[in-house]
Amino acid sequence: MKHIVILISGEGSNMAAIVRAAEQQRWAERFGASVAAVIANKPEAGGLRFARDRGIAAEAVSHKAFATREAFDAALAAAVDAHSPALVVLAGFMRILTPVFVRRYAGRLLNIHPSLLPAFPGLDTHRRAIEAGCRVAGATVHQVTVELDHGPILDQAIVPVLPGDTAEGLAARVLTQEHLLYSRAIERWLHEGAGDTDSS
Ligand SMILES: Nc1nc2c(c(=O)[nH]1)N[C@@H](CN(C=O)c1ccc(C(=O)N[C@@H](CCC(=O)O)C(=O)O)cc1)CN2
Ligand SMILES: NCC(=O)N[C@@H]1O[C@H](COP(=O)([O-])[O-])[C@@H](O)[C@H]1O
Repeated sequence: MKHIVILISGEGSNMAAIVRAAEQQRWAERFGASVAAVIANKPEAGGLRFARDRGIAAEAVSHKAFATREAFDAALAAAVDAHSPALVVLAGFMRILTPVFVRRYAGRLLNIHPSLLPAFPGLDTHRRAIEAGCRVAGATVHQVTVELDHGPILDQAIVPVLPGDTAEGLAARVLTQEHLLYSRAIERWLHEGAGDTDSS
């Protein structure tokens, strides 16, 4: 079975959409893949309860418990590796990862970013897009590289910016599309065989 490990920091709505897609689209039967674990850098992350309620391994590795970013990433990698991942999925994960971590999972580490990269890397993307006068916004699924929000793009979703849009309103509209985009991108990644390293 190809194990998918999902990293979150908060509510994990993208994680939940992926878990539902894996069930509804029969990823286990079609691709030999399943969501093996959900790991959060915040113990209070609401997504942990969602995962536990679905019988998915769920744990927190708090970044605040470590003196350095490198020490946190080493502990995070140990928690991830306990599930022998074929794919590591960042879903609302809000920590910049060190080169050692990124290189460990190179080619099997994905992220969803709430803008149309390369526009607006980093944080606060919707406010920036509105302030820039953008007519469209959206989300990007990309491979994670050492350089932040810069890796090869797998897929994107375009969302109109409406007159009078607030950052919160635009974020909600984009998030709805993220849920469809991420599951579609992961399914294509699995179908194209990039997850062929059997991790059973
Ligand atoms: N090395 C990489 N790490 C991460 C990437 C990446 O492409 N390369 N993607 C991000 C996800 N992300 C945007 O999509 C992102 C997440 C977090 C931050 C950030 O500035 N984090 C701060 C803390 C912010 C907070 O806790 O609220 C930090 O880490 O100091 C920017 C972009 C995931 N990691
Ligand atoms: N830079 C990373 C980033 O901003 N990720 C964003 O966090 C939001 C909450 O996700 P969630 O509901 O899946 O937790 C999502 O919009 C996601 O794109």
